[in-house]
Amino acid sequence: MSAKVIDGKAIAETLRARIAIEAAKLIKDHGVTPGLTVVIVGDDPASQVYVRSKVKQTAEAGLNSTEHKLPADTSEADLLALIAKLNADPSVHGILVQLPLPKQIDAERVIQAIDPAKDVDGFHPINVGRLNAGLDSLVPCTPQGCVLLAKTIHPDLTGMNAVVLGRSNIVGKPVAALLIQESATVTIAHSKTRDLKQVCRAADLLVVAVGRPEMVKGDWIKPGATVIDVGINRVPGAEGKTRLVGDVDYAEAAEVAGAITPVPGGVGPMTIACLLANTLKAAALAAGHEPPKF
Ligand SMILES: NC(=O)C1=CN([C@@H]2O[C@H](COP(=O)(O)OP(=O)(O)OC[C@H]3O[C@@H](n4cnc5c(N)ncnc54)[C@H](OP(=O)(O)O)[C@@H]3O)[C@@H](O)[C@H]2O)C=CC1
Ligand SMILES: Nc1nc(=O)c2c([nH]1)NC[C@@H]1CN(c3ccc(C(=O)N[C@@H](CCC(=O)O)C(=O)O)cc3)C=[N+]21
Repeated sequence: MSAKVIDGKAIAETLRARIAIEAAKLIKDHGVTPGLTVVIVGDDPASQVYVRSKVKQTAEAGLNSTEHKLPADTSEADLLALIAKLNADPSVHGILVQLPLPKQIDAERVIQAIDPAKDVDGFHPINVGRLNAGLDSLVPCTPQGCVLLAKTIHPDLTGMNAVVLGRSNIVGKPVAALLIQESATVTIAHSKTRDLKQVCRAADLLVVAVGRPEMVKGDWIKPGATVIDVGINRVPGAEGKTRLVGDVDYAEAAEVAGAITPVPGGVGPMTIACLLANTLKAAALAAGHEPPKF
């Protein structure tokens, strides 16, 4: 069997086009242009590439975007001062501080300093709590993208056996929270899980976010299952170049799964599209308007 490829790149493009329409409405009807600010500390080349594509896609959707590049040795106090300034700036509706941060900065303290209404990453404890309580919130982008992709195959996830491999605060846990919200039956697996392969094999929907290149093999997957691969791993490729692979062994998995997301071109592009959606939502709410639903 050969799995259906879930084209995250195309699905994200469609989503961005809808966001552009809604952003134009907000600008025309209410005079509000959604504004996203990305803060990046240090000069990690991978982060730079990623931030550049975020800034480009933000502009293409008609949103304002600004970027703050701070040196790698920036103090926590200086970063907190910048965040206080952005919190107070009415033209800034979304603030994203690129992670990971250099060692001298406590990421948790930085996340907690962001106004929850501008926390387009959905990492602030207020938004985490609201998501888990089933209240409206700004939802983390990558998990939102995972669920949107799963729903292109299964519009109704009710009662499905979903397994989330990984329990990080930025991916695994919020994916699980969203899937519970969708009435799936959710198992969260991690590095201490026993019989990991058997746990994964029970999944009708398998979401993998472990950060281990190609860890999930073909025989970990139930035939016909839907596989969402969140992993973004740069590994050595041909001729001294690097290539991007997921946390799932794609060649093997595609033989067994019913549907699968590729890397690149799967969850990654959806993350950025959902970031734009969150910025639009934050801007609409700040202006006292009903945010569009995507
Ligand atoms: N596409 C996108 O937009 C994004 C992609 N990513 C990618 O997703 C992946 C995961 O990211 P993130 O959640 O931040 O990673 P973390 O390293 O924070 O979390 C990894 C999780 O996987 C679990 N894990 C690690 N090794 C194993 C193992 N051998 N067996 C079982 N479980 C294991 C860990 O378990 P334990 O808790 O027990 O240690 C942990 O819960 C990475 O490849 C990252 O690059 C991340 C963010 C966005
Ligand atoms: N505060 C914060 N929020 C984040 O959401 C966040 C972060 N920090 N730090 C880093 C991770 C990683 N991440 C990605 C998003 C998109 C792609 C993406 O678009 N990837 C393309 C390929 C890109 C390439 O070729 O390198 C794809 O998968 O097709 C990748 C990775 C968001 N993250």
